[in-house]
Amino acid sequence: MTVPTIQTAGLTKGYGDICALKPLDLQVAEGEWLSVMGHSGSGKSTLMNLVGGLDRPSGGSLSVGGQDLSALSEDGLARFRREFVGIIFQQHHLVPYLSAVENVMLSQYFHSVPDEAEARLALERVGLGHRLKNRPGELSGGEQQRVCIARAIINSPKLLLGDEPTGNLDHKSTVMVLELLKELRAEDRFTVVLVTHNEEVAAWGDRTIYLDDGVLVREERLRS
Ligand SMILES: Nc1ncnc2c1ncn2[C@@H]1O[C@H](COP(=O)(O)OP(=O)(O)OP(=O)(O)O)[C@@H](O)[C@H]1O
Repeated sequence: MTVPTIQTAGLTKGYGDICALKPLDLQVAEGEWLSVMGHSGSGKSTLMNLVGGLDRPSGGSLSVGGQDLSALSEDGLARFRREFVGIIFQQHHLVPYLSAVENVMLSQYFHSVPDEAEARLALERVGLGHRLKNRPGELSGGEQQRVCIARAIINSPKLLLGDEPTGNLDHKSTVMVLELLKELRAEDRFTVVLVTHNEEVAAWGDRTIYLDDGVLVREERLRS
């Protein structure tokens, strides 16, 4: 049996009086695609932020890629995010006055050294080789999200996180983005954790977990 990429035991997160995540035991296998569903405020983003090293647990244990995240210093956590994690959000957060290739190079700057050839290659992989010099405002919503995917995979992450990555897209662009993620995962073998409100989007995963008021209340395996 392979070692799980994500392993939590009694993981909790509180914000003041609010208990956003109640003791959670979860294992996500290497290369698995986990969908996370639940009502607004159920703790989905909280869980994603914890496994991505964007926030720290209040209690319990959390190991990602064999690293105990609660034991890492701020620098260690920043390194973990840089080297291990790629993130795609609902809002694309692209810099409006930079071209697609410059936006990807900007993210390279934050984790290593900008390399235009590498940035071009990442954009070619997401089918945007012909839109390298266009600015976000000149791209469709689906194309902007593909730039974000190029940006997220540029450091060859082992874990790809998506917080409603298709939330702003129409059905056709949603399918294109999910198809692309599926292809990239088949090639690069990263683990996916994708937060969504949409059952159809969740169904692209291997397993769905349902959160309710910070508690994992149900889980459904769709494929092994
Ligand atoms: N930084 C924060 N400070 C205080 N409370 C927070 C913070 N982040 C989240 N919460 C609270 O924690 C709970 C869980 O929030 P979370 O964002 O994880 O829910 P969610 O399931 O992702 O919701 P949505 O689908 O609306 O994005 C909510 O009650 C929220 O108000």
